[in-house]
Amino acid sequence: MEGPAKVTLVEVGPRDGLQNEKTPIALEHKLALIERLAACGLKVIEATAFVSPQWVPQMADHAEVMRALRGRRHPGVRHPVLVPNLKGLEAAFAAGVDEIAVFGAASETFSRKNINCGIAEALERFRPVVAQARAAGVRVRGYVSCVVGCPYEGPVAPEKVAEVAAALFEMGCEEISLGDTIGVGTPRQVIALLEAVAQRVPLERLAGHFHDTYGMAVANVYAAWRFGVATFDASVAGLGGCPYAKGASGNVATEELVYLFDGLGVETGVDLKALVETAWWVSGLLGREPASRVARALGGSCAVPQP
Ligand SMILES: CC(C)(COP(=O)([O-])OP(=O)([O-])OC[C@H]1O[C@@H](n2cnc3c(N)ncnc32)[C@H](O)[C@@H]1OP(=O)([O-])[O-])[C@@H](O)C(=O)NCCC(=O)NCCSC(=O)C[C@@](C)(O)CC(=O)[O-]
Repeated sequence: MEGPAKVTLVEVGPRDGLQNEKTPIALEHKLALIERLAACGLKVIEATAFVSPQWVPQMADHAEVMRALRGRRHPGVRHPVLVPNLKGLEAAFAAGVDEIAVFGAASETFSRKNINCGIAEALERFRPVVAQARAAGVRVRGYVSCVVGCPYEGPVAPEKVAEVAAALFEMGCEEISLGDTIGVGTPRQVIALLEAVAQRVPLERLAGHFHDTYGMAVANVYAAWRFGVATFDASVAGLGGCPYAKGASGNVATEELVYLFDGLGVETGVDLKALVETAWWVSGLLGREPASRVARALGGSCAVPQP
């Protein structure tokens, strides 16, 4: 086999997917989505973000989401949540989270637009967050955004990404997710990126997080998988986008990755049919068809409501 025989899919739909939606999603629907995703076989489902409700109102119910999930956890399923600072960590602890993710960027301007501070200051903010989480036995993931390009600064050098990824890894993040936030990357750039980052962070600790703005996300996942990456973030129905990255489209759809890996004979543990049903179900809630071609090709029994 050209790449790892088994991959982990990190479902980010309930967070990355819903954070940018104009229609507010009811708490019960968020919980139903998470339950459905767990029933599909996904073992890591990012649930929400402990960020400021002034900045991202769609995640304002973070504590309610986590409290409700505590009572109905699927065995073996982890629910990371985004945490930008100590205030967020305190709230996340109070809600009983089992995993957090800090989120930095390789672009100075994007960092300021997204979390209101530059890269160096962000890393200093994350340091006590990571230390306190680890001391409490909470696993920490680290994101690096804009790993290929930035909506404000243009191309981003792989070495800059490697520097930020290494800083997060050295402070205690167990996994580093490399985010092509605006989906501009192509396989050649992804390989150059991985070559640079893998010199500073072990390959088995890296994850790929690709948005599909230019339709390159599946190709980028395939390239990264062949390079040896075994963890990929994805969003059911291709939901998603960062509110602070104008023009960026959704994440690569989880069902597209399951279709890809099923075809390659690579184990994901995810039931494609159930996932496609979920893609149609959540898209129905949002009043549209799934963005993913796999979901549209396979169809779903949950019809999109007519206007
Ligand atoms: C980081 C801050 C909070 C700084 O925002 P700030 O305004 O600089 O914060 P501050 O410390 O000056 O505090 C201002 C107010 O916010 C409150 N506050 C402060 N912290 C929190 C908190 N944690 N939770 C709730 N409230 C908070 C704080 O209490 C205060 O409230 P006030 O006294 O005015 O009433 C803000 O910029 C923020 O919340 N940003 C989040 C932006 C975001 O969530 N972006 C999307 C996620 S990143 C992404 O999507 C990319 C990714 C990960 O998917 C990968 C990829 O694709 O690249």
